[in-house]
Amino acid sequence: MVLNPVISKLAGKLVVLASASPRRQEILRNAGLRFEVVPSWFKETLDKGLFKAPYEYAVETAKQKALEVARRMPFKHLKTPDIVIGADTIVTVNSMILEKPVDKQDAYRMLSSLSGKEHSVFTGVAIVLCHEKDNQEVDYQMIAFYEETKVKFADLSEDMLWEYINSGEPMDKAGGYGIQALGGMLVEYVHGDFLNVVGFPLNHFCKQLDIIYNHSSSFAVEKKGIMSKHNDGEFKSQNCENVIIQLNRQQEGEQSGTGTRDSKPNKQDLERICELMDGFKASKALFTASRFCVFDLLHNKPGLDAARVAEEIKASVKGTECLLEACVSLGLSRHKKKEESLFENTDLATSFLRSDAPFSLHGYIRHCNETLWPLFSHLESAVHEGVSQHEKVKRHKERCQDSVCSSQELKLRFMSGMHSFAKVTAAAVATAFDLSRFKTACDLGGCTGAMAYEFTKAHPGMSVTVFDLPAVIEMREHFLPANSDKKVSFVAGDFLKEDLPKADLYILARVLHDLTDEKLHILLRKIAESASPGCGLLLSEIFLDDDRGGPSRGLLQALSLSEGKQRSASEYRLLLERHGFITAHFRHTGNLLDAMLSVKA
Ligand SMILES: Cc1cn([C@@H]2O[C@H](COP(=O)(O)OP(=O)(O)OP(=O)(O)O)[C@@H](O)[C@H]2O)c(=O)[nH]c1=O
Repeated sequence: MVLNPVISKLAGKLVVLASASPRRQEILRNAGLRFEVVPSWFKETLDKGLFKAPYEYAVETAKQKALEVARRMPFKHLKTPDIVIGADTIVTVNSMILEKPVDKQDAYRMLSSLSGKEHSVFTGVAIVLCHEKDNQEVDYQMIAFYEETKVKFADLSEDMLWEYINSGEPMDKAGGYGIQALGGMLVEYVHGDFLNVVGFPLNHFCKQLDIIYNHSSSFAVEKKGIMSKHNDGEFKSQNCENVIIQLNRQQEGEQSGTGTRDSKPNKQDLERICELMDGFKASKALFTASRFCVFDLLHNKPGLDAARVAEEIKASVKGTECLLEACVSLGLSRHKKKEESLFENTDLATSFLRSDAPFSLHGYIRHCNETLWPLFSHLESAVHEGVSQHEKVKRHKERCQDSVCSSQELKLRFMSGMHSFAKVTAAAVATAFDLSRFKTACDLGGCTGAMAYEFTKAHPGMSVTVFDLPAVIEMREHFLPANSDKKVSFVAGDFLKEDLPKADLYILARVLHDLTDEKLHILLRKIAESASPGCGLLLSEIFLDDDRGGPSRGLLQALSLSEGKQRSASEYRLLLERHGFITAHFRHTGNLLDAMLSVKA
């Protein structure tokens, strides 16, 4: 006997679970479902930057997993399933998507980012209904949805973290934990469906089956009818609000108002284009609110109305009101509950936009506004001439500004941008690999030392020397107090001209992409001369895909046309090999920078 009558509707059908997860198999088996397991070969490599929200990434991955199996089976297994079920579970914290850790350090990075915090677990589920036609072609119909569960972790001590990691449990689980086993001990509370955390939202799944088989007259599950035109398996629409996705374009148009391809523009396509057209407006609204320190103000005095904010930031009430409302629409501010005219920060602003937040991007946002924005406003000239517009922008500023910033101020501003970016990325880079065998490191162009401090924190046996230009080293105390960690020291010098400090590991974070080929080779040659065999070189950059198709963050960065260029991991690997460094590991960290570890042969 099965409790849920919809599960019994599947009796006699060839149901396939496109998942290798033993937890998913167990959950569905316990529910009385009979199915075959055909793990998906789809690689979980979709560009996360392309998705507006994390759940969209999970839903799309689930769709691709299920679809890959649905398409493969008729050829490789010589049978067509009736239903293929795919799923993907992710953990999200601080706007980062955590999947399965690749090694212990990765698990450490994930679990320490969850310690003491509430996070969300999303499972995206895709159900593909396959209809074999008389001519043996197959029509596919897709239903996709997601479920969110909130989980709060207790504060985890280092000992606890490592004991848990060494148990081996984290390795095949999203976010690096299994709530159903030892990981349950780390959890303070769960809001929502527990099984969703374990890997499959059974209740929501049954509700969807109920809609498909019992309630939806419009939802054709027969072979004939609405699916007849669609045998390409190409799924255009994606409504992630737990809704059925219909593949029939005509019906899609009639039901959701999105229109057919020929008669009206597709809604999703239109939204995407608008997003691109308006992207600069959103950026500038963020920059302006940050420049006026609106997020600091709303953090210190939550619940101000537009007039009070205007008074505090010395701006017009009308302008401030427009800015605050735009910030609300962008998810940076919100209206206070039941008091529509009062504003407060969202969690996103609290985490990243306050100037004193541990992961504040305030300094980097100022750098974007004051340095990158003017460069991008000359993009036509940059593309036309193929050179950086720095000089043009500088001259323009000198002509237009009443007060020209001192070079000291400009340097401080630049350092503040680099410092804030490094603080957000440092932990991910520092924990990307097991670096325990390196006792001394040298962070070349390490600026304020933000990265170096994170390395000594993550690797207690390591000391780091930050090597940067004298002017930078002189000003570093504006950011981090001297002697805040005795294992970090600073040496002033020019890495293109002077001898480099001896170290077991050289760190190059966001340095190479900015150098001309000539300078890059000078630097790599100097590192190779200083490094003994077995020494490491940790490179951290945005690595382009091999086909240079993404990620767009890297390709957009290239548009500022500095002296350097953006490269793929393979291109960097070859460059390093020329200087005797053999690449051992490469990681997409899930943060703003990726990492590659090479070793001197
Ligand atoms: C948070 C959490 C996750 N998991 C497991 O994490 C994997 C996620 O990875 P996935 O990519 O969604 O699936 P997979 O295991 O690679 O399988 P596949 O469907 O073949 O991609 C799944 O296993 C889940 O159970 C647990 O067992 N317990 C938990 O508390």
